[in-house]
Amino acid sequence: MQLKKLIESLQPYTPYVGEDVEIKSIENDNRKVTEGSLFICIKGYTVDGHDFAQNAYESGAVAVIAERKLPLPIPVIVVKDTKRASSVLADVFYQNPTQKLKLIGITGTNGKTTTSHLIDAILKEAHKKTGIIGTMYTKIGEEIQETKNTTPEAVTLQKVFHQMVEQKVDTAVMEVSSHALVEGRVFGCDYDIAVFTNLSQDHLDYHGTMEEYKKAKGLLFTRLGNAFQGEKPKFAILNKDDAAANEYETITAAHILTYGIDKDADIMAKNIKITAAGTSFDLHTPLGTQTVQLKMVGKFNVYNSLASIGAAIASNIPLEVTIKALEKVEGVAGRFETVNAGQDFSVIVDYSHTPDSLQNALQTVKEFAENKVYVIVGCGGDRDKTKRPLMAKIACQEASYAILTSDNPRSEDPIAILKDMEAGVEEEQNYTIIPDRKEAITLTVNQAQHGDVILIAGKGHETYQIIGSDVLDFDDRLVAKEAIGERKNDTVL
Ligand SMILES: CC(=O)N[C@H]1[C@@H](OP(=O)(O)OP(=O)(O)OC[C@H]2O[C@@H](n3ccc(=O)[nH]c3=O)[C@H](O)[C@@H]2O)O[C@H](CO)[C@@H](O)[C@@H]1O[C@H](C)C(=O)N[C@@H](C)C(=O)N[C@H](CCC(=O)O)C(=O)O
Ligand SMILES: Nc1ncnc2c1ncn2[C@@H]1O[C@H](COP(=O)(O)OP(=O)(O)OP(=O)(O)O)[C@@H](O)[C@H]1O
Repeated sequence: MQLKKLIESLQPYTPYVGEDVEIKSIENDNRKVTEGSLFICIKGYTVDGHDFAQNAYESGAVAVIAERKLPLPIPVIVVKDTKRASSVLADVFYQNPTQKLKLIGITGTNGKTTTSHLIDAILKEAHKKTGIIGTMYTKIGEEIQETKNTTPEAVTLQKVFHQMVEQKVDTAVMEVSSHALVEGRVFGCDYDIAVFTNLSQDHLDYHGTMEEYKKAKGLLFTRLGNAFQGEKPKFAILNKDDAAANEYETITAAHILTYGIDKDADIMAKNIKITAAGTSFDLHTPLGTQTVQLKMVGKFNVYNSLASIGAAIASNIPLEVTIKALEKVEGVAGRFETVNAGQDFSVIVDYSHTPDSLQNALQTVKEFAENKVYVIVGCGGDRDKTKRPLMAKIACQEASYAILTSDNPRSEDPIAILKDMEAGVEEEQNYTIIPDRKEAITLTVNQAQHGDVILIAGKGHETYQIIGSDVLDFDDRLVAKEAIGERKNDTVL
């Protein structure tokens, strides 16, 4: 594609009078630049991409997009915000891939990964080729690519959509983080369906206040545009039981489908029954009423199922196909995943790392625990500090015994993080601090008795622990299995 054509896509457009060159690729990382690349300089949190422009030129870049003039012998186009410009440029460079497939975006504090996998399962049951972009990975058909972010930055994102179009993906399902919405990573995306799961405290280190966090998530619904755009109807699927949905209802011009358990909604679950083996409920939808028997456990998974049913209805998928798919889903890795090594107590690994999700997970466990409930929980370093005391408070209030431990301390001192957590605990409560996560899991497993449940919260599917700048192998599920295998049941916590 020619540079001039690309630049014309930027608004407000200042006529480009420089040399026109052919752009063969578009990159924001100089290490990926090859002959004919357009290099976009992005000011990051750790380094400034402008510092790599000279190297990008030496590696073959034929033009640069920057926020200031740079002394290079190739065209340097100066824009106000290179991050936003990169979204538009990448969308245009890859020939608007999201207009060529159906795109479902899911936002909310909890449930994005689970809901996206449920929607994916439904679409597959309806014989559609799908793509997924989210916290666990990017998946095109059955091919997996690793990801660093829940929502990748724009250049990677549009490249992935382009690959999906080339591989004839019918529908892409993606998690849309509030960070991505604020930073404009998804500026070039044409959504057909936007799903809202819920809003509770998280990421205040980034957004500052809950009001700003709520506004950030709302951007997905304003991005939906009008109810009809060309041939495509646009839908917003909103959780009516969450107050934020009322605001999103007023800012979107799309068709609205609501779901819920408590408040009246288009799609509702009633008569919910939860056991250790699954969850059943009566489903009421505009397409009919039916009993659903999930293998997944917990009221929160009823919400995730309702959200996915909303997306399926908006995608014109017959209800029986949707229910058949949902009833088959065993679960999503690291989300309420059971570790079974023949023991007579339960061990559940769950990705609950927000106060709300921890509370939900513990309340679910309590529905079927026959004896004590232990929770092993920590809080990440270099992330929202305000949730630390809350996490410990909920752990101690809801569980019979809480073990506070490390969870990706990153650059922070694990003991300091645990002290922040401990501030939320009342003195007489039942808890102990074991900074080493492996030791915390092993000692709790040794302590457990028949009918107890151990909830290992926070890391879910993750297979690492970030300590300082080291990324060390660590998988709660494997550590728990090993501990069960070598169990000495004489420990007193
Ligand atoms: C705070 C934040 O959002 N950071 C993101 C950001 O990193 P950064 O600002 O540190 O980038 P940087 O390393 O300074 O680099 C700046 C620029 O220089 C370029 N560069 C850099 C080095 C080099 O040698 N050459 C070079 O060209 C980089 O490609 C980049 O364009 O850009 C990186 C590349 O896109 C992201 O991976 C990184 O996300 C980090 C991992 C992160 O933790 N982000 C969190 C806050 C986040 O976005 N989370 C949300 C939600 C998660 C949830 O829901 O729980 C998400 O969507 O993931
Ligand atoms: N609808 C829900 N409401 C509240 N809690 C939920 C819901 N769905 C899942 N959870 C809890 O949140 C945890 C994370 O779930 P999931 O990975 O689906 O959410 P997410 O929004 O993708 O999280 P993240 O943004 O951190 O990747 C689960 O392990 C479970 O404890």
